[in-house]
Amino acid sequence: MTTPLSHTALHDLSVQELTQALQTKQVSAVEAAQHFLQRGQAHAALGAYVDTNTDATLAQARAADARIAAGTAGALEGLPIAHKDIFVTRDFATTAGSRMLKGYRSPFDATVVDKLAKVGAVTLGKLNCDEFAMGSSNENSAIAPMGSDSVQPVRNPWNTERIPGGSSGGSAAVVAARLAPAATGTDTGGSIRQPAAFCGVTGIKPTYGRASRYGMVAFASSLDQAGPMARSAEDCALLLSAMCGPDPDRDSTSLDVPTENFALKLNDSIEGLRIGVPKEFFGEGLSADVRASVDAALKQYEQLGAKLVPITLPRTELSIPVYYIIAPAEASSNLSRFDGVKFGHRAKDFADHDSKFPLLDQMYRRTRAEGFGDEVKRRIMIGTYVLSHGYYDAYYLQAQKIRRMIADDFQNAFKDCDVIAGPVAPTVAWKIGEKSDDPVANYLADIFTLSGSLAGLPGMSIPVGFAKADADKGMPIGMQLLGNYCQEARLLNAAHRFQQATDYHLAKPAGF
Ligand SMILES: NC(=O)C[C@H](N)C(=O)O
Repeated sequence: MTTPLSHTALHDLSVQELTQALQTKQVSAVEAAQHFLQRGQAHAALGAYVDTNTDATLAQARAADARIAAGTAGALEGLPIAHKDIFVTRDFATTAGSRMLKGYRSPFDATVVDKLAKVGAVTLGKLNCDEFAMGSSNENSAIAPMGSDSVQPVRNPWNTERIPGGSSGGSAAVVAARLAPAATGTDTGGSIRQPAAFCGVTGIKPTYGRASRYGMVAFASSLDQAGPMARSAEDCALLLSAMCGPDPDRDSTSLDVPTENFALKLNDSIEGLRIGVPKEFFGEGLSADVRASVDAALKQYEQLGAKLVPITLPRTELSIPVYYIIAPAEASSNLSRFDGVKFGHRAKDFADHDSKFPLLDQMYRRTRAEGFGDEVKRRIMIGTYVLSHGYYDAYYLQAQKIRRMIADDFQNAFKDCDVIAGPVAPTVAWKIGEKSDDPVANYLADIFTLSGSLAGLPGMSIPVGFAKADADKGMPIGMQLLGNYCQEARLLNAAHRFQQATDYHLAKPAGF
């Protein structure tokens, strides 16, 4: 097959361009897959991939080429993508970043993986993440990345001394470093939006229930949502269209809303779009660089014809305690399945004849002590505590009530605006190790993403600039766009119009 595209250009193509090149046979799916697999290997030091399977990838690519040749190509036929290691996959190990699941093979593919495969996407491999998606820095993974014998953090392509964000850190890193044109992520309290912001890529968490959770290793089931991460809103729209849709038989919380072609409205005018700017998102603790870039982006929106409307989301601060009660409560329940009997790791030497516990209990205790990392144990303990008799009313029930009030605050705000805009995170990506001994510092960094998650709203992160201060120079900055339920098309439209007028999303980290 002749390949007019040079291979150096291949990884710079957008999803849209690469899909076009594949369909018009300028490049084959096998060539594209090989190219990205080689790049993954060449940049293994980023620590983003935790599993690859060249035979499986190339078999999928050959099947894609056959469908292109037969004229039966799907919408993303031959497009190489990578999946966060929280989605179960038949052809690749699934660990969710945990020792508990090390070496685990699922007998089936997650619905999201399956849906993307059905439109022709080819899986390059699995991407590192915080253990069970609990974290904001990707420092909580217990799995050694490909090409390394030891556990090490995923590195941010813009500065490899820095974290990529989390928990979908591997996903953001591969997209930024052009090791994959796009990747899947999941977002429970910001895990798509925050790493997207920290790595200068675009990500969208759809409305809770739009994408099926079937086959996503469960963390907090009332919050977990899947979404795409890519370089632009246009590319995210192409992926999201394939990922969403009702799945009533397998995910009872999936919304009965038909899937949409999210690319259709990308170019609509945003003249008159009312953008709500919550005053609580611009208070103390917001770095000057983030504030300046978000302010400049808002000005850009005004130039594009949008109107800025001051709004208030008065319970923003409460979203941290509320989330860090509800999410651990659900986690403590979800993670009870990891008992050494049904799934994953089982401790070898657990019998202690001096122990007061029965042998089966000893096995559970040892297995879970060995299998889970510190952050996961911390959350299981908090979750068990807040659900326990005597504390349930004081913590869990109160948190549920405030969660409803947070959702109501958004509905009040949406009376005056169409989308809400603000920072994704108070700062840019921090240095590896800087906050690793301080869980609360990590939790505080989620301040702007948690409320949208608790309300179940769709949210995006788009690149809007780079830090100028010496300490953080050159690190990407993201702006968050939040929409009302099922308004993903509107968010993507607003993001796309911004990206047509700016080039932050096109910037590429040096060395990639
Ligand atoms: N999973 C997420 O959405 C990330 C959030 N920082 C958490 O640790 O829960």
